[in-house]
Amino acid sequence: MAENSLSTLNINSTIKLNDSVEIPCIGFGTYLNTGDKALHTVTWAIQAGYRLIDTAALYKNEAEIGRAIKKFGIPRDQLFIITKLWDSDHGRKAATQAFMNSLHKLDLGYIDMYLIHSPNCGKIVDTWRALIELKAKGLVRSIGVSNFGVHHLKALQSSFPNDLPSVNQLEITPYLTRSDLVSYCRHQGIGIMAYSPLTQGHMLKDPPLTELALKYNKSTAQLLIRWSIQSGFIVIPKSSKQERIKENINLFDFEISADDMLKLNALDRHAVFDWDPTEEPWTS
Ligand SMILES: NC(=O)C1=CN([C@@H]2O[C@H](COP(=O)(O)OP(=O)(O)OC[C@H]3O[C@@H](n4cnc5c(N)ncnc54)[C@H](OP(=O)(O)O)[C@@H]3O)[C@@H](O)[C@H]2O)C=CC1
Ligand SMILES: O=C1CO[C@H](CO)[C@@H](O)[C@@H]1O
Repeated sequence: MAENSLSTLNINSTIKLNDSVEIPCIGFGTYLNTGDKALHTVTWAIQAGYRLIDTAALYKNEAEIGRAIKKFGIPRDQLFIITKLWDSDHGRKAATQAFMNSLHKLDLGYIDMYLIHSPNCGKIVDTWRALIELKAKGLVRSIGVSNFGVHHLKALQSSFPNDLPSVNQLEITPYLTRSDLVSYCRHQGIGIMAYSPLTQGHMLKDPPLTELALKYNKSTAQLLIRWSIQSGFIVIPKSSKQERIKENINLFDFEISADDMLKLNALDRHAVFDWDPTEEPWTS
C-alpha cells in the first residue's frame, strides 16, 4: 500500500483493502474502556467524528459498545466495527461459536472486520477456514489477522493463496517501525493497522517528539497519530477522556514534512510497549 497522498487526507479518508472493503484511516481503540466507560467513550468518539471502533472479545466491552452505537442512532453503514477472536477460541467450531458470541453481544446485525487476535494458538489453518466461511455467509465483511509476523503470514498464505488477510493489526510507532514486516505486508497487499500508536503514553514526553510537536503547534499524541496516517497505516488510538478523544482526531489541519517524517522514523529502537506475538513460532 502506498503512502497516503497528503493533500487529500481528511477526517473521512478511507483506505481500500485487498477485498475492496473501504476502511476509515483512523479509528477508536477501546481496550480497558469497560462498563459505563465504554458507553460514554464510544459516544464521545462518534460525536468527535470517529467512524471505526476497535474492540475484541478479550476487552469485555462488546455489549456496551453495541448499546452505545444503537443509542446514538447513527446509521449502521456509517460505522466500521472491528472485533477479534481470542487465543482460547481457535479451531473451526470454537472460532465460529466465538464469532457468533461477539455478533450477539454487539447486536449490530453484522461485523465489518473480524481479526485473529494473535498467532499464539496452534490451529490457525482451521480457524482461518472458519473465518472464510463466516465471510461467505455475509456475517462479516472483511477478515484479517493481528500480531502476525512474516513467517505466520507466509504459512497462512501457503494454505490459502487466494484468501489473504485484509489487514495485519500490529503495534507500530516511530519507536517500533517494524520495517521488514511492514514492507512484506505492503508487497502482499495486506493493509497495516497500527495499535498502541501513542506508545501507551510512555514516550509522549520524549524530547525529540516534544520539539517536533512544538514546531507544528500540536501535541505529541497528535504528531504520533498523524505520523501513522501519513505512513499509510490505519490507526486506532485509545483514550478514556473526552478532551483527548477529540484531540486525537483533530489532526487533519497540518501535515508533517517529508524531512520530519524521516526524523520520526529515525526514532526506531524496537520499543515494544504491549505484547509481541509476531516473534512466536508458527504451530498449526
Ligand atoms: N491487537 C492487539 O493485540 C492490540 C490491539 N490494541 C488496540 O489498539 C488500541 C490503542 O492501543 P492502546 O494499547 O490502548 O494504547 P495507545 O497507544 O492508544 O495509548 C493509550 C494511552 O494513552 C493515553 N492517551 C490517549 N490520548 C492521549 C493524549 N492525547 N495525551 C496524553 N495521553 C493520551 C491514554 O490515557 P487515557 O485513557 O487516560 O486518556 C492511555 O493511557 C487499543 O485500545 C486496542 O483497541 C492495543 C493493544 C494490542
Ligand atoms: O489487545 C490486546 C491483547 O492482549 C494484550 C495483553 O495481553 C493487551 O494489552 C491488548 O490490548
